Amino acid sequence: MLSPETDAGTAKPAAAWSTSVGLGGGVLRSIHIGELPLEAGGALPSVTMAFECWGTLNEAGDNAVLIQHALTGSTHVSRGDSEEDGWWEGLVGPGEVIDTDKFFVVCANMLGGCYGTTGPSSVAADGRPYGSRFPFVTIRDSVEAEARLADRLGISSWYAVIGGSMGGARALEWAASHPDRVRRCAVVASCAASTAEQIAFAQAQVLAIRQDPNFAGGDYYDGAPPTLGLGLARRIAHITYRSEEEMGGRFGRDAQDGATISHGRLEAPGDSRYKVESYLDHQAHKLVGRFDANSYIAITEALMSHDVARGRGTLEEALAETAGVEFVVAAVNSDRLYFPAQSEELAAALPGQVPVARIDSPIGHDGFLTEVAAVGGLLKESFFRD
Ligand SMILES: CC(=O)SCCNC(=O)CCNC(=O)[C@H](O)C(C)(C)COP(=O)(O)OP(=O)(O)OC[C@H]1O[C@@H](n2cnc3c(N)ncnc32)[C@H](O)[C@@H]1OP(=O)(O)O
Ligand SMILES: N[C@@H](CCO)C(=O)O
Repeated sequence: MLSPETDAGTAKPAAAWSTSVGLGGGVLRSIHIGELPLEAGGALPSVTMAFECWGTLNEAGDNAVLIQHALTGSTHVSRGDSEEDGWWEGLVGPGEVIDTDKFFVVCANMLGGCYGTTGPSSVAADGRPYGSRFPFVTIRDSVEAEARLADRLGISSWYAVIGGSMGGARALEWAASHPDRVRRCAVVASCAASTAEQIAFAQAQVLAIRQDPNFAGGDYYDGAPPTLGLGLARRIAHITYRSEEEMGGRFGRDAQDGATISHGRLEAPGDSRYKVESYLDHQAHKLVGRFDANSYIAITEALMSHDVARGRGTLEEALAETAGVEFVVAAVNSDRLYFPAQSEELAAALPGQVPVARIDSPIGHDGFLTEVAAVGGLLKESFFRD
């Protein structure tokens, strides 16, 4: 355990943290936030929040920026002193758009995740992983856990909370739940509430995992994990993350690995595949190697439940308290999972009716991750003007 005073690079957390090496080689910090009551009832008895941070928190505790990761993202937004690029590399750092000479930047792992924050693979009080005993958690629960983390770090209010996709849902929920603690909020490629179609795509993914024979009701940690189900879930998801145009242009009907297309069908020796099949197999393989299936379910179900207006009246009523928050709402023009119309709906319901910025990308939903320069340009024009 390092005392905050001896841990260079940040300042004045009210609680000590422990450190370990995170994904990508970054310094992953962990703080216990105690018991967390849950929106759906019950509580998680002992929650640890894991995060990476860059820059230094000022004395007033008001120069902090929270960046929220997407579904399978990690805390590794930026390379910093580590060995691997972050998922928004170039946005955060000395002299970058979010200048760490001025701002203290935090990215926390979502509640239920598998990158350090308490989730289904964490060890429960009896010394065994939670597995099937991990409770249903919501986006709102994660935000409450993040608010506790902010308290422990001495962050009175965020200069900005920024996120894409599920990260955008968490950013929006922060503004609605704690409007007095969020001065600026960027919601990118996201929405006010998950739609029927988003829930439907998610259900197919969750069922793919649950029906894997290795799933064992979620208690698979002492056996083989449900890799086939998780891989299938990633394939379904990844198709929704990319556009038809991108897949067509990139792969067409081409065959992978020397197979031939004859009379319009694949005629191949052995296990040859269409190129797009090979690509999806690769995406599945990559995720299976870095993600826990129970966490995938927990976070997916949290996102299915996302509805910023739940229990708060109409969408306009739910957002009324955010009048003092400066918003950026942005959509990827080719997004067929979080349609730009959903960003329009959200923006129209915000007090002050914010215009929707467009990220021009042929890629589809994942454009919020691949078009880093466009996201950076938007943030520079809005929240981070010199
Ligand atoms: C280990 C970690 O970094 S985890 C934490 C970071 N992850 C996150 O934050 C999650 C969000 N990130 C993502 O979802 C992705 O990284 C994205 C959207 C940003 C980019 O997606 P990518 O998969 O890198 O890009 P893309 O769609 O171009 O795929 C490239 C990969 O497909 C492979 N590929 C391309 N065509 C084919 C094919 N025909 N057959 C097989 N593989 C193929 C490439 O070799 C490349 O493999 P690699 O990633 O192992 O080098
Ligand atoms: N590719 C991203 C998209 C989710 O919005 C992820 O895996 O987190």
